[in-house]
Amino acid sequence: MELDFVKLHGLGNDFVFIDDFSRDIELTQEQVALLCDRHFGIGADGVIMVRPSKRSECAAYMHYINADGTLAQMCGNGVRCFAKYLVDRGFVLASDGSFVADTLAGPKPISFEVDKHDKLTFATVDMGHPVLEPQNVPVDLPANALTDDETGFVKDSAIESPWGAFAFTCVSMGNPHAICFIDDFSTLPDELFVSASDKCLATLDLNRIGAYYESHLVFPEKTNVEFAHVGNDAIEMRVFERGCGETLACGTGACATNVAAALTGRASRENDVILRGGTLHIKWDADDHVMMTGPATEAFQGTVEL
Ligand SMILES: N[C@H](CCC[C@H](N)C(=O)O)C(=O)O
Repeated sequence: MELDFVKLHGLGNDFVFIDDFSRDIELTQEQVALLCDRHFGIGADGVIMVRPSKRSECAAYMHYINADGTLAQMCGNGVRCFAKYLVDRGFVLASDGSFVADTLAGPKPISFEVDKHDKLTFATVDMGHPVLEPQNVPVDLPANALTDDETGFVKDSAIESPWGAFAFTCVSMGNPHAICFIDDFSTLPDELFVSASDKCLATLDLNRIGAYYESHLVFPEKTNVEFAHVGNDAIEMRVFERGCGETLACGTGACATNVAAALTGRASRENDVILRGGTLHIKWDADDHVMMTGPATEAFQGTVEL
């Protein structure tokens, strides 16, 4: 099967886009893994199929598949790239300035800016409400493990690992996220850093600890894992994504981390979130909507034989 594709990224979190408006393509997990393979394929964190939406208010439906072939409910960087894909090709009029994207996590209103050539540069996505009830994240922790008795949310709750217990706050943005804030890096064991003499977020051995918690038994649907540090005027984070491994950025992860920082009293409800690939601006507004603003970039187009 010959497939035309377009490669786009949001702060280096990159995706293979396939126009599936009229072909009803079903890719196998192996085909998705091959497309995402950075040596034998195109190379990406995931595949996004652009399909018609059954909802009249939505311009199109974004079907997001992780690099390992597993389906995910939502993709924040991906939906900004989805907006760019539609606006730059005229499926959505640049003059409209906004539209609604359909996703497995429901409709997501998007407003966007274009350059003088009517190409999308930035988008603001209404990512909807964060979900905090443990059973809906989902995360299975016994009540006595929860540090916040009133709400019963998983807030700075200890989850064991071979390197000690790390305190996680669990938030769903349609997909599960487990966020660990490291307030003092010196308290962590040397073996968790690629350089014990320089213990910081950048030297944390995320591939080891992230993989452990991604598949931890307390997460029945696995989870995206974030490690973050709240500085004077921004939140720094890295992410080990469910079904992908470490990515340079994660939109839903940045939203979940912003919510977790506010929930645990480490930050206000509006922050710049600094990721390895760049910065997203996140606001958890008074109506309990999380608004995410960031860029979307088209890298190249091509044709692939599957
Ligand atoms: N990179 C995506 C998140 C993908 C989440 C996926 N890995 C999952 O299984 O939930 C983002 O920008 O939100």
